[in-house]
Amino acid sequence: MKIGIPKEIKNNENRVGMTPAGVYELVNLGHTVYVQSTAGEGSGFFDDIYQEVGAVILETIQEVYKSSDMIVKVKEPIEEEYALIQPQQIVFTYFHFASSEALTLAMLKSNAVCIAYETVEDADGTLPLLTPMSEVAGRMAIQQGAKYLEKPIKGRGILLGGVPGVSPGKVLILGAGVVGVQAAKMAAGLGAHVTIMDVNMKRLRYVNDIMPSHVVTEYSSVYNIRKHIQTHDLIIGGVLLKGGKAPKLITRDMLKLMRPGTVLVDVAVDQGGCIETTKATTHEDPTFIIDDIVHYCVANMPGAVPYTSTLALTNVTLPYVLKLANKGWAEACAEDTALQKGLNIVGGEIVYNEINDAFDWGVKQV
Ligand SMILES: NC(=O)C1=CN([C@@H]2O[C@H](COP(=O)(O)OP(=O)(O)OC[C@H]3O[C@@H](n4cnc5c(N)ncnc54)[C@H](O)[C@@H]3O)[C@@H](O)[C@H]2O)C=CC1
Ligand SMILES: CC(=O)C(=O)O
Ligand SMILES: [Mg+2]
Repeated sequence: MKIGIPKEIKNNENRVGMTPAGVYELVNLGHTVYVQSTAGEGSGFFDDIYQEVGAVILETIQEVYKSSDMIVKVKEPIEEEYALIQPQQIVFTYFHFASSEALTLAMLKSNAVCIAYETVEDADGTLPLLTPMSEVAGRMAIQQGAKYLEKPIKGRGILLGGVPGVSPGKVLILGAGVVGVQAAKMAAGLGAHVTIMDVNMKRLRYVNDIMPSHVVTEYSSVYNIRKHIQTHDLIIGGVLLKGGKAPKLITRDMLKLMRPGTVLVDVAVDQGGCIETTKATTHEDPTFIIDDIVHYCVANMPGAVPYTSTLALTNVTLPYVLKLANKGWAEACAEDTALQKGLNIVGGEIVYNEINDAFDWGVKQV
């Protein structure tokens, strides 16, 4: 198979869809790998390293899309890329369709086979291709949140860990999944007081067992959320309804319950966000303020730490890339139920229900 690795063009997206280690394996199996010139540079993988393991370097993104049966990348295609996608081409990447009607319509029109990293799902319900990036984003959420709590950048002026004689800051985490647990771990490590909420009692029991006593669990009800947002300094949104639009747990009117300078980090922004006032931001301009509340809503947080993120991502994607390359998408998905769940749009049809639900199109269920 001919496999193409384009350079990411989203704002400050420095990850790349395949490392030289992946190219090495594919080329040894007889596949051809096209890598766009400088695609790996942001992650420390230069063209000559790819060439040494047998990649063909192409100068332009147009050549990569045109030459390949399968595109392996990181972020969802952005508008400039829509027209580059070829009919029947496999596109293996994060899509987050539920947050973008424009992307969904463009991919329906493309007639491509869109396999979304974020909905590949193991038998136990976990999401193996989302997990590593959620680990990165969960940890980063505290790093970023701690920074934006500083007064000169309009935060409350709180040091999360406190100091001897002064109480630590308080962190509220919505969702006790991968993002939530990683964020709780980092916040607890800094000495902050942490409240973590979920509707899944099994998760809350697990968190209660593994976390120190300054991390407390609470059931995620509207009443409890309204109560806690009044006293917490940093609020992290990490909820997910697989493949669907995130539920709005903090509505616009609730901002006035918070103290000025409270920081919201809505990690779930890529699925539309769990805060009503969320709108996607970029690493270049990551925050905005509404009603004195600082919002950080960067949809590609791991893109800022590509040396870590590219390796963490490609460690888990490569086995699936190899399957797709060796067998083609239809046979690979028929044999592997986890990968089958990644199928979102195939040949102009949505094949993942939650995408239909997200847009309220009222069309057929799959
Ligand atoms: N902005 C970024 O750069 C990144 C964003 N993400 C996003 O972060 C979000 C979370 O991802 P994961 O932690 O991997 O998902 P996960 O599936 O591990 O955890 C989500 C948790 O939300 C809980 N939940 C659902 N409804 C809830 C409610 N009403 N109240 C409280 N909890 C509720 C679920 O029970 C689950 O435990 C996803 O949207 C993911 O795409 C992940 C990585 C990077
Ligand atoms: C999961 C996701 O949105 C990211 O890694 O950018
Ligand atoms: Mg996105």
